[in-house]
Amino acid sequence: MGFAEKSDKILRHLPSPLRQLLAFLVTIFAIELFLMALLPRAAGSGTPLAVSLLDAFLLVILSAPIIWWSVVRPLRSVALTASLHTDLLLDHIADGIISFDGAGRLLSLNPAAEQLFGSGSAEVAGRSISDILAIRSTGKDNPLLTPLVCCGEEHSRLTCEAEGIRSDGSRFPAALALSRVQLDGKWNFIGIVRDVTESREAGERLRETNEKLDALIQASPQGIVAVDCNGNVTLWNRAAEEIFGWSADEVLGKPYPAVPAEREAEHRKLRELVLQGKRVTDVELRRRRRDGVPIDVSLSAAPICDSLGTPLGVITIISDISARKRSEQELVLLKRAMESSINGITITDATHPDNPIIYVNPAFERITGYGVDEVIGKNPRFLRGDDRDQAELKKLMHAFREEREGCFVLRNYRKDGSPFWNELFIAPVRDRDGVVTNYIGVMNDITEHRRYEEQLVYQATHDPLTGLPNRNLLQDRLGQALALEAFRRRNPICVMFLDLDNFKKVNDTLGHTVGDMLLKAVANRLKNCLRGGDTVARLGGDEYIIVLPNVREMHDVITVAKKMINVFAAPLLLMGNEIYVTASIGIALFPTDGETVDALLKNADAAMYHAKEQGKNNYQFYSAEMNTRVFERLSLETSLHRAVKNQEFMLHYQPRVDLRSGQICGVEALVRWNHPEMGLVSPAKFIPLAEETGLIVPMGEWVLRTACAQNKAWQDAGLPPLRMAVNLSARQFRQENLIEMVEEILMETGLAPQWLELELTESLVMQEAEKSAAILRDLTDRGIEVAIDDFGTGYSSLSYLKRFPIANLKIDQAFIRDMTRDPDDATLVKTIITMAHGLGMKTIAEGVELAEQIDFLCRHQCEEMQGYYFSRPVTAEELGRLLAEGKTLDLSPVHVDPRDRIRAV
Ligand SMILES: Nc1nc2c(ncn2[C@@H]2O[C@@H]3COP(=O)(O)O[C@H]4[C@@H](O)[C@H](n5cnc6c(=O)[nH]c(N)nc65)O[C@@H]4COP(=O)(O)O[C@H]3[C@H]2O)c(=O)[nH]1
Repeated sequence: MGFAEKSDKILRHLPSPLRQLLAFLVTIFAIELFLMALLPRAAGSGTPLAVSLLDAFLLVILSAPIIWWSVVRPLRSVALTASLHTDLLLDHIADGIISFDGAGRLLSLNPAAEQLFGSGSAEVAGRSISDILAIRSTGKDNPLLTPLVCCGEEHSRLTCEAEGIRSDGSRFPAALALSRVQLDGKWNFIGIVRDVTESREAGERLRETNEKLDALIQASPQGIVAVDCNGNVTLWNRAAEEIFGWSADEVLGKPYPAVPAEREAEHRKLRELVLQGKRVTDVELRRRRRDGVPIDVSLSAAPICDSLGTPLGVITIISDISARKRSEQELVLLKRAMESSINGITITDATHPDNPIIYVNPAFERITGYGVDEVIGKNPRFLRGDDRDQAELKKLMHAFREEREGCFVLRNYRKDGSPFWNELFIAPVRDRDGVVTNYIGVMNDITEHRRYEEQLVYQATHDPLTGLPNRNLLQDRLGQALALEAFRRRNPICVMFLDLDNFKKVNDTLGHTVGDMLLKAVANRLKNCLRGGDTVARLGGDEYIIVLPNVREMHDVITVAKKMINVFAAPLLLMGNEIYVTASIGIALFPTDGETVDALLKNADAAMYHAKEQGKNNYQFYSAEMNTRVFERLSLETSLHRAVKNQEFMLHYQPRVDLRSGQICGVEALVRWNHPEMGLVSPAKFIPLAEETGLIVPMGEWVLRTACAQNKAWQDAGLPPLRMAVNLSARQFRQENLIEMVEEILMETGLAPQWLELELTESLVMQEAEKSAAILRDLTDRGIEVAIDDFGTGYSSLSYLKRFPIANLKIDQAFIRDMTRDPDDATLVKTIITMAHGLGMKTIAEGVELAEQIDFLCRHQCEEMQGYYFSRPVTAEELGRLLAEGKTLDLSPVHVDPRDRIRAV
């Protein structure tokens, strides 16, 4: 045991207070000795130096254990404890710790290092550091190891990347921290080695993640911008470059450039809010581009914080919504436009089968009277009510079917039921695929417009004074009449030019007011005497034009002209004045007097002047021939009136012969007019005039009475009884009291009804067929026979013919005349005979003049004939003679097949 250990042992057993007292005393003693040894020499005292040295020696001997115990030992204890702790630490530390000397020889490895390298500390002690570590240079001349190994002063601590080499030769990436320490005057090295395989992989993953993130950020269609707490840009992706126009290089590290000056404060405030943790989502802000153009952006922002939550900056995602904003603004504008439009607008949903309304504007409500709520969901067809029969509706439907736009004028109805004219424009709206999704309808209430238009048209086409059509409308109507009637059917059209004879005098003497009143009164009178299709127009002044389209007979024209003249017969009472006016009328007829509007007006005007020349107050035709005819007709009419009064008529009788026996079986009464100057006038000339004037009624009654009386007279004279055929004209047939009149005459004359036959033309009975059938039934019910005259010239409905109680068909002489030459006529006659027989009727051939005609008729079993071949119409006396003589038709030359003759008999 050394001195130190022994001293330690002794002192360890002393009580602690004593040890402390002893240490105190030794210390005091040492101080004293020191002072004694040094002070005398310094002060020059007499204490010998030897004594002092002895004292000092004793002191050292005595104080040594004390100093050991109280100073060195505690210090040594601290060092040992530290060493112990270091060992423990090294044993348990997770990092590998290696030590090697200045020559690179390994000294020790802690357990973690042993595990890392797969070698025990003892195994590797003394081996080269390079056996377990390949240190990568961090500089150009391996600046790591060289200075450390050479113990230079440049580096005392270094960190570097290294590669660990395990005992099995495998390697792992390592991080190495080297420290240089001096032990026992020698430089040693302590290295902390960490296997960085995991952290390196984590780093790699992090790097990959960062790369992806960066790619994502750059590829984002939205601008991604980050700023630090001071507002300097730290991230600026490509979309941000496109949105704002600045490149990343221009803005990184600089303040965010896109904030307009007037919005800086707002921007700062927003950034602060975000830094305080507030999240900002889809805030719409105004920013500016690099070229100064303002843009609208939608922005979402969030703070960027470190792991401790300390804010480092703000990241924002930015979308350029300028286009959307513009669209929104456009939509607002469009909506505003639709709402302020004076036209009603509807939008319907074409994807729905019923195409219901999804929008109407206020104008729609105003025009129709329906509120939005009443129409949404309904198809707009409710506006047309039950009024479906509109040509434009069909066109609208067509447009819908073809999915195209179109404009239509429809009759629609408001909520209160009042109609309005709707000028409707529809347009389909298509989606990207071209499918119609909606229809837009723009309605325009053109009721007023139409009224105004009509008013305008009326004013442009009518005489403001009289309200009659003016020259424009006249020309239009006459032009239409010419085009439609004249060129299509070639029916005559009459144009009358009427001029007042004494209007100027009235105007000059009674003034313009009375003159105007006169013109109006004349207009009214003229209108009242015309039919619906006729036109009366005023050309100006006292000139009026009358147009009669579709004139059937000349008599109509004369009737109207006469009516016009008569219109002025009664005086006009105007402002207390009784005014007499007369008119002169000129008449032009299409096509004889002209084929154009101008020609007809011009010629009617000329005719009117002619009427003036003829002494006014009369009418004149443009053509001289027409005037002559009219004159003749007029005089004939006058004579006819007189003839009826003076009994100037007489009857001739034409016998009818039975073709089977050749005997006279009947007669037809044919009227003759024995005119005092003209002699015998043909019925073909005066019957139509008598019909037009109505004189046919008294004349026809005379004929019937005379014929019946004559027949009865023959019978009474003992002549063989005959059937008397009497012609009935249309007017007679339609006369109300026809049946009574016939009955009365039969009674009066005493003739049995079966000896009377009434002849009616085919066209006459076919008009108003039902009524005709009833009259015919009334007649036949009374035993009177009915024959159809001139059969084949008119249009017969066979079904009616079958139902009419007709006894005889008289085949028109036009067919008889040509039947032996014209095969068509022959066929017709044969057919008529066959048909009549089929219907249970007899046939009578009219106008038979030739033996061969008799031959033909007999061969085809026609029952009776009438014609010059046997006898012309003759007087009553002559016919009486024929009957008395028993004149018969010689049928001997007739070449009838004996079989037919047998059949006929
Ligand atoms: N060429 C030719 N003609 C022949 C022949 N046989 C007879 N006629 C004529 O043919 C006409 C036959 O009379 P209608 O068809 O009834 O046609 C009659 C009839 O429609 C009408 N008519 C005659 N008398 C009267 C009457 O008293 N009352 C009415 N309402 N009409 C009458 O006047 C028409 C003409 O009478 P009419 O001049 O007497 O002419 C008669 C007669 O003279 C012939 O072989 N050859």
